[in-house]
Amino acid sequence: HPPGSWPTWKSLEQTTSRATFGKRSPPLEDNAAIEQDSEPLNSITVSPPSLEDYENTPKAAATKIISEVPSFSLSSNEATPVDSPEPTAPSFPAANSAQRASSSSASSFSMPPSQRLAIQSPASGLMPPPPRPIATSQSHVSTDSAASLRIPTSSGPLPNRGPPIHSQQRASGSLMPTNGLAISTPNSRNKVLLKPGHSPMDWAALIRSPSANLTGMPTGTLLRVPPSQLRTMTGRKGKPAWSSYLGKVYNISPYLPFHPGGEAELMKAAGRDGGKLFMDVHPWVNWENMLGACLVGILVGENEAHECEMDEMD
Ligand code: HEM
Repeated sequence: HPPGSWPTWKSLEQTTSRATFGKRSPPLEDNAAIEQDSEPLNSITVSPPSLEDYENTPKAAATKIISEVPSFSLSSNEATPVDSPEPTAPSFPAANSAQRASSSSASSFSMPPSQRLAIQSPASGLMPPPPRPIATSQSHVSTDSAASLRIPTSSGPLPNRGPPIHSQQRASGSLMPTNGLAISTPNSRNKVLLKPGHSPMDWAALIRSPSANLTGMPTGTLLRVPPSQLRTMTGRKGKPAWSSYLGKVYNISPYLPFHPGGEAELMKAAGRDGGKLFMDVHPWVNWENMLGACLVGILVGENEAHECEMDEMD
């Protein structure tokens, strides 16, 4: 084609044919190169390679056998490559650490060639990620940092988790698992099942009620109670049950069906001083708060026994 003119369709077709048969074709702009090709473009014949061609094709052959892959012996104590001249003593950084991989002296010390290649790849320029921790049953609690976050479950109850260890609530079963063990285990503190409407909450509501008369006496009346009188208030033979505590006398009759330890236990304190029994069982219980509304008087000597108005003593 003359310079500056478009190639004809036929020349383009020929050029494409030449490219199809494996020879690099000159760029289309290089029209001179195409025209200077002495071989007639239309006469190219292509025949499939014969068997002889295949046999004459030179075969690739290994010219050098690389035998640098380290070998290990499981039967001996040697953990280093057999042909490694380096000593086996441990060194820092560790053989598979990222520090060693990033250093130029990583060379060949006890690291398999495949691993060496992967770590030293210059493509990323990044350090390889640290090895994943091996998940074992104890690995999550074996480190000091993990131990600082661990919930102490073996050395006692958790703080602020429910009532005290000896509390009636803890022994009531409502917070205990309802498995056979919890049910069959006897309550070591002899807690009883209270009747409906006689829970501690019901008692708390009752003592706050202004209309409730829990002393069994006219409102505002306090008595001087001699020991002889206290002894007669046993809760039997139509008499109320009184008990003294720290010099004060209480009518414990209304509390009997509310007592978590049962009426029988509470009745042991009837007609006498209940301080020692009380403190032996549950010193954490606040008697005065719970039975304040049941106060009937003060315990006095036998010679001082007479009924009087006690308003001025409050
Ligand atoms: C008269 C005043 C008393 C009051 C206000 C009182 C109050 C209580 C309270 C609130 C509980 C539940 C304790 C808890 O949940 O931790 C309880 C339980 C109990 N009480 Fe009393 N009590 C009194 C006297 C007595 C006496 C004199 C005895 C024994 C002779 C006794 C024996 C028990 C027993 C065995 C339990 C069950 C175990 C327990 O839950 O701690 N109580 N009492």
